[in-house]
Amino acid sequence: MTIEYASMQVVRKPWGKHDLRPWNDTRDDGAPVGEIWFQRQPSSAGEPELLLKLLFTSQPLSIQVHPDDAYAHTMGEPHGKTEAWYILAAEPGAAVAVGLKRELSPDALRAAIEDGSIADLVQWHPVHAGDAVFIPAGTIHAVGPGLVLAEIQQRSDVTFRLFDYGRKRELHVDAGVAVAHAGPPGPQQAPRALGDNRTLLVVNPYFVLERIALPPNTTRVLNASCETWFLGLEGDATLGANVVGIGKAVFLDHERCTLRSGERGLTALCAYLGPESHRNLLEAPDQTLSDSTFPHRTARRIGASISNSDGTATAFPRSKEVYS
Ligand SMILES: O=P(O)(O)OC[C@H]1O[C@](O)(CO)[C@@H](O)[C@@H]1O
Repeated sequence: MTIEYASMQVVRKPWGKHDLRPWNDTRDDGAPVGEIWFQRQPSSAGEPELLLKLLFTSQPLSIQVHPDDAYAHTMGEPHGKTEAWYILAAEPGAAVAVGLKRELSPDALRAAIEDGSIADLVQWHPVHAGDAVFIPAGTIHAVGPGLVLAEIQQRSDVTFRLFDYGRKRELHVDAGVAVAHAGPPGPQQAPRALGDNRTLLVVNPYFVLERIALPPNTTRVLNASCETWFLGLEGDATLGANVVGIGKAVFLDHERCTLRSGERGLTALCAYLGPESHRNLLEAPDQTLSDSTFPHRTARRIGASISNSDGTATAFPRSKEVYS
């Protein structure tokens, strides 16, 4: 049984931003921050299968594609990279690209990469806060400027860049052409209400992504029967002994604990292993839970320390930094 605050790893990117507020208060050191990776505490055993990130864009990401499991295995990688995005903030006109406008042969795709026309061949779609976008491995995609999004993905850092808008980073054309389904994408999944507090956003063999919305001062029981990531978006809540506010994430595994929203209610994302949504993810409070599972009376806000489920405090780790 595991419940712990996620630590945060800062990843600097040329397309990132300097001011990440209100999602994160990482200080600007001159190089823009593109991503915040939520990780298990360094002392924790085991690496989760899913990776939760925040992305901050001031320029477009590369036009890119990710391998599926089969191709990843040929590279000695354990997982492919199917991913989904949830838009947290979008400047007017901000857009993401999913798939191509028309089917291209491998040779035509290669030619479009070489002459840059791929930038006009991808299908750009305007997005707004609250939209979810599913990107199965093999889909050519990109993220435009002016966005903050949460990404849940198979744990992989393999990106084949096809086009990078003149930036000097490495491209991976051969591998990208080999794994790309170079054509129009499949249909996106429509959000579906699962009772009063849950909306199913994306479901696939690898992960399920849900939005959870609780009115103020509402108590539920969260049944995290497998690896589960919980990310605060608006308002706040206590989850077990942990206070979850905007941009803060908790990792759970085989854990059943109390979720209680604060005075402003709570909107959160919850992502867990696929292939299907869990019917009993959120339940009405169970009277058999002891008082110690209602720690909202004593829980503290995340700041310089982490409140552990046993009530002790641990110094909050400094963010690790990566440049790529
Ligand atoms: O190669 P770029 O442009 O830095 O983009 C890589 C990023 O794009 C994403 O795949 C999102 O599409 C991230 O998971 C990844 O870190």
